[in-house]
Amino acid sequence: MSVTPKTALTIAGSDSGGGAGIQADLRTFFACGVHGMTAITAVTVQNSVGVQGFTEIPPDVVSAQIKAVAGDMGVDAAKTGMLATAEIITAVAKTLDEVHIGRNADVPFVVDPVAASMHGDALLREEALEAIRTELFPRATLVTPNLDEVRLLTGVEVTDRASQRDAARALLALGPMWVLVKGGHLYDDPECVDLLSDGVQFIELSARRIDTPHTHGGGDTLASSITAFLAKGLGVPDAVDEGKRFIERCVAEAYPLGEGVGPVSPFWRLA
Ligand SMILES: Nc1ncnc2c1ncn2[C@@H]1O[C@H](COP(=O)(O)OP(=O)(O)OP(=O)(O)O)[C@@H](O)[C@H]1O
Ligand SMILES: Cc1ncc(CO)c(N)n1
Repeated sequence: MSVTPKTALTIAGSDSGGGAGIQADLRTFFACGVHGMTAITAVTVQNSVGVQGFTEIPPDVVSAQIKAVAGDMGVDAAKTGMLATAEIITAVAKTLDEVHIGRNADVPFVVDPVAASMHGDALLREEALEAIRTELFPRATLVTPNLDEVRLLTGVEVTDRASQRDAARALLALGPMWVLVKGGHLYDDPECVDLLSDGVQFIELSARRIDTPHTHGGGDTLASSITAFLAKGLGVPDAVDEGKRFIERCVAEAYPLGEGVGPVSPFWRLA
């Protein structure tokens, strides 16, 4: 007899190059064995070299996508990626309350506060940072900023493990239940250490730093794998631990594609 898998919803932008955004989330959900659903917020024109531009989807269309799947199919866990504008963030926050997704509704909600592509191209309008802080963070089960996003959101400059802790505390003050301060950008560290905290526990998740330039979609793949493991019923520390082991293999198997930065790969999980 067929078995219906758990479901995960990503609210994010499309990457025409297939390495990040919605495309990375869907293939990660598939590789992790959950049924993926999408609310598309923006369509980027993007390849391995950079983001050439993007068009936002009207906020009411973003909301309608969330309501359509939540009302009919049910959502076991959700995540956000690129949200582009403050108007979209406000619409997402309001709609998640209506469909009972988020920390107060027992449906885990992961916020990956995407501000720019790894090439440094903006994916979020500057004025939208405040909406991420005030409207999304208080609803989040877990937030997963990289070090640039930590600086933009809190002003904390992370240079080592001690300042990673300061950043975790500053992010927790904005209201999420858990924070994962990703250490992928501490390039001098031979280990990639991500710090997970709920303010009581401080858990360092460590992996060897793989020598590769091809890490496109790494942040999205980590956050969507954690979302998939949450959808399957794991608690936050276990889901993040599984996600960290998942992304380490995906970076190890990343492949060159195009002239620039190639994508991380979840194909190993399907072999
Ligand atoms: N070279 C590497 N080897 C192993 N793990 C890595 C490497 N680079 C990044 N990671 C891990 O990949 C995950 C994504 O981290 P990172 O800090 O690069 O996020 P990001 O900047 O949001 O990603 P993106 O590249 O998608 O913008 C983290 O778990 C990080 O530790
Ligand atoms: C659409 C999209 N979302 C997220 C990222 C960040 O990796 C990206 N480059 N593109």
